[in-house]
Amino acid sequence: MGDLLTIDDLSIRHAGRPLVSGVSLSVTAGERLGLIGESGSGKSLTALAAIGLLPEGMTASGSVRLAGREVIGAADRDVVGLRGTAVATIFQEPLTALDPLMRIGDQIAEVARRRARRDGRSLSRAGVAAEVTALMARVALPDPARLSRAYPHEMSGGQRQRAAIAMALACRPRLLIADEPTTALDVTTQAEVLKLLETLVREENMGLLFISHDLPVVGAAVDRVVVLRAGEMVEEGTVAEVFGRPRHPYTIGLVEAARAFDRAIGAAL
Ligand SMILES: Nc1ncnc2c1ncn2[C@@H]1O[C@H](COP(=O)(O)OP(=O)(O)OP(=O)(O)O)[C@@H](O)[C@H]1O
Repeated sequence: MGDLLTIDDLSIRHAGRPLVSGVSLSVTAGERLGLIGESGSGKSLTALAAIGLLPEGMTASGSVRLAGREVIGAADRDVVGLRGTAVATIFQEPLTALDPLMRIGDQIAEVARRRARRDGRSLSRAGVAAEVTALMARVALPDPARLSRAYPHEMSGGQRQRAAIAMALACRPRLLIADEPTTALDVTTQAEVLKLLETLVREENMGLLFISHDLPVVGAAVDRVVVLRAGEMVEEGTVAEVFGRPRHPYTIGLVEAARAFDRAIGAAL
């Protein structure tokens, strides 16, 4: 009841090759779910299937329900309306979401205007400006009046990711899908962006599907995790269960590798 996203027995194939097999998960309001696994394990494809944006030539079977609507087999025009309303996405590299030739404030304003139109709300020029300032403040971008006039290349990596998050929030989504959102950031900025996501999800009662190969990052960002290996689910549970008492040999290996890394860092400091 009330799932924002329900994936049931999802399989994805390309040129006869299975890439994802039998994945099932769900995200409800206020819930933060992590999807973890090594590179190539099918995390991003699962997320793309969730928003009906699989690459050309791939076929999906099973069921993906986004805001209660079936995505697999749906006409593109039916899914387009869900993207940017029911769900918004942020990616590892914020530059992919940002137009290099447009001031950041104008980009956030465009999303806010589009969302208002879809809701049938009329937004005056002053109303749009106020919403942009509020969104920039919400993601803790400093000096919104000045920074809203900046182009993406004039901002730091952390500021760009905050701007991309502000654009996602301008959609007023019920579900946020974040695919490796902190991987390109330095460790301090990474921690700040994770904290920001945690606060936003809690305060807006959004659902979060958080994708990462980095266990400590996932542990800090979510409540429950699903572990993928070679396109298959090998384990799921709360962070405490899966990281504290991993059962599958693959997860045991992942957790042990993360611990060994921590020990090496500790020894070096
Ligand atoms: N456009 C594509 N055409 C063919 N195969 C693809 C395509 N995109 C991904 N794959 C294959 O699908 C599998 C899953 O890829 P996916 O991008 O979901 O992995 P991932 O877990 O997100 O990895 P990473 O952490 O490196 O992003 C991989 O074997 C990959 O080679």
